[in-house]
Amino acid sequence: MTSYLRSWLYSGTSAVPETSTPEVPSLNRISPPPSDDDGEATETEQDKADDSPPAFPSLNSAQRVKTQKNLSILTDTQLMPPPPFPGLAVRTPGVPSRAAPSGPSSLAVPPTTTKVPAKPSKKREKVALAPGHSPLDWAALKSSGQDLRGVDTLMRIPPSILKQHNKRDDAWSAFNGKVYNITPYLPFHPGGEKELMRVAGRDGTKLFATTHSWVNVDFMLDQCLVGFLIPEPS
Ligand code: HEM
Repeated sequence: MTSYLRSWLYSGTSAVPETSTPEVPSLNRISPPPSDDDGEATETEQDKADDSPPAFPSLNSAQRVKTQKNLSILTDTQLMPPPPFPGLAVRTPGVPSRAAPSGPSSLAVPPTTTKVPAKPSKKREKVALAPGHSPLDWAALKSSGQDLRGVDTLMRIPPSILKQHNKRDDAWSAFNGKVYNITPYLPFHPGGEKELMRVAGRDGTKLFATTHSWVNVDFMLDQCLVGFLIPEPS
């Protein structure tokens, strides 16, 4: 078989003597030129074991060689932006910058924005009413017929008497000339007991008006009426 191939390949080539062993082209030679790596077999095995994506650009590409030549690690100084204009860097809030020229073309922050912002105002927490103390529950209690006044008859009440009813379990307050027993309403007040207790034992008309003038106190506390505020007798 080999001799047949030889005679077929070299037939008509008189330069090659019959006796000399002609060079048989190996598979390696007629295959595409091998890569610079060690061997094809090893590379195939590595490919099978390694699931990482192929390198791009390929390892021996001209593009990669070119990039690597120019590649250098940037220092912090190179990475950081240039320092700001000194006039802006040293400025103090509320004080216009002296280094930067003041005028329409200036790069300085306008004085209106250099003011120190005011502290955020304290926001009042929403009061969580205990279960069974909603406005509807209050309406139900009012119409239940239960005694919410704590007195037998309506009275004329001077400020000195009103003053004596300033405890949590005995709190009276005057609104628009009428004196109410606010004790039963305390746990129902949407603004909280603490706020309502501020007017216990005194005339709360002013504070009530500044807080929620839209609330109809006469209707809300009609069942708690104990009397009418009169001037202190001399
Ligand atoms: C006995 C008299 C009072 C009655 C009947 C009453 C009634 C009410 C009612 C119905 C509301 C709800 C208003 C709404 O949602 O629009 C409310 C809210 C409030 N009340 Fe009164 N109030 C009284 C006295 C006072 C007093 C003397 C203060 C003291 C500052 C006060 C402080 C507040 C506050 C801060 C709220 C707002 C609650 C919130 O929105 O979370 N109330 N009150």
